[in-house]
Amino acid sequence: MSDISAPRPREWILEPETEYRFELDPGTTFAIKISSCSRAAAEIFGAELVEGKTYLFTSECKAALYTWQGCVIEMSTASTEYVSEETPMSAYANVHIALEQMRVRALSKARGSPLPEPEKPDPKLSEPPRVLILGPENAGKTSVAKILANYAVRAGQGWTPMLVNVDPSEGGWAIPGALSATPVKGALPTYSPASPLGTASTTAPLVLSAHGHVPLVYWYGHADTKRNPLLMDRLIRNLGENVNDRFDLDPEGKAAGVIVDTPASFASNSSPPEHRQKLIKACVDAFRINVILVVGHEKLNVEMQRAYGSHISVVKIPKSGGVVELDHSYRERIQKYQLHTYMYGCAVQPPPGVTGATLGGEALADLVLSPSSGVIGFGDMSIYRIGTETMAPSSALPVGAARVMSEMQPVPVNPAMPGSALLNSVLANERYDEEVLGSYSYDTNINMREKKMTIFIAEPELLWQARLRLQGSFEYQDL
Ligand SMILES: Nc1ncnc2c1ncn2[C@@H]1O[C@H](COP(=O)(O)OP(=O)(O)OP(=O)(O)O)[C@@H](O)[C@H]1O
Repeated sequence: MSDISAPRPREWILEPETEYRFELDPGTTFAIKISSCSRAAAEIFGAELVEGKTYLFTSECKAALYTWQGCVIEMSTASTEYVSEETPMSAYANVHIALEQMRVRALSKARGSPLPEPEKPDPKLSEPPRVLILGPENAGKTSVAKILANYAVRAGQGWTPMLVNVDPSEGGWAIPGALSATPVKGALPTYSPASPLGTASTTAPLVLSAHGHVPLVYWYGHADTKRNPLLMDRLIRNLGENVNDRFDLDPEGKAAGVIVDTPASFASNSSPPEHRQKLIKACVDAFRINVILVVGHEKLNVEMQRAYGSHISVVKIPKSGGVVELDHSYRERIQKYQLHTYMYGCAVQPPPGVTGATLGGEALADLVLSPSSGVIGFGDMSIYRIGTETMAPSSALPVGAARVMSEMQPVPVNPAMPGSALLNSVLANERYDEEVLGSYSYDTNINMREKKMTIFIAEPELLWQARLRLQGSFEYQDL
């Protein structure tokens, strides 16, 4: 922040153990620089900020900069901002320390080294931490997941905890509708809700991106877990199998453990109890969960204690007063930003006078992408939907009635039929031999006369190569 013709940045002094919370309006960009700090730098959801570097935030980002030791920050103008002295960071740090002890013991055990013996040895304590984070809407679950993953990475032990996102409304490293997992090797930055877990190979080209993750992604296709709980269940279990297979080959990664971020519907009374209990059970089984963290919800904590307390540590942790209540229209805008970012990357104009700033640690020019497009004949690909559009869940059928079509059945979608709802539809593309993993496109034009449609896709090689495409319920039109 050094241009003399630009407005002077403001400077605030943050006392130790306080946090500066900020929210951005649509279309605004915000910059922060740590101008001086004591021993430990400031952090955003556990990711350290380096003194003297300028960080940008965009796309209606809402976040908090926390400091353990105190610091001075320079910043441009945010739409909403305040400093809070009341934060749950000490409680979160204590959780991190307990998980760290489990990691150290698990690694010693895997290497056959002697374990540091506690007074009462508990075999559960030498298991790697496999953590499920549950809580209602706007509890701060994703922020807690990021803090715990970032603290593990920062511990200096070379941990690469597996972070799993089974919240299909959020998008993780891909787009909304996806479930994903990746070993976290570097800090997960917060700069835009369009990339809530930082950059991935899909949001920036790996050759350019310094911190890109390479996630494993499955396509569920809807924002709401109630839409097809059976498919959710299957995908969670598939993701778990893949994670466990990887752990079999990587004992050090296994010792670092798993952190699973879940959607609010797992905790919400608006979901039928049997659905959410089944999906929680799917996570517990798939990721062999041994710690459940319940963020600020007494009733859910008691429910989890009763269901799992005998063999899993269930811990209630406080909700941060800084978590912002995100309404439906904000969530819809974020889903649009995510789809746009997936296709076009993130083009950001820094505030006046701000130079040399980075977005989540990446140079601004490296984050701009350009999708390919092509016209494809209806006969050159097959499009499916899983289950039907209007299907009630099996539990809602009359007693004794059997469903004619399974919620898991692929239903062919004929682009030539009116009502296929393919125009502007987001499609997942086959990647490896009928496996649909983390590649997405959308169609912008359907020519019924010539039986062709125009598809925009991030990975050009899959434009014609992918013979199979899956439709969900997301639509996208250029912003
Ligand atoms: N301490 C804080 N100060 C300011 N903003 C925060 C703080 N903690 C979280 N937020 C913001 O509040 C919003 C909601 O937080 P988060 O996504 O972690 O909650 P969640 O429980 O995962 O949400 P969901 O309802 O989607 O499951 C996010 O924009 C996040 O960046």
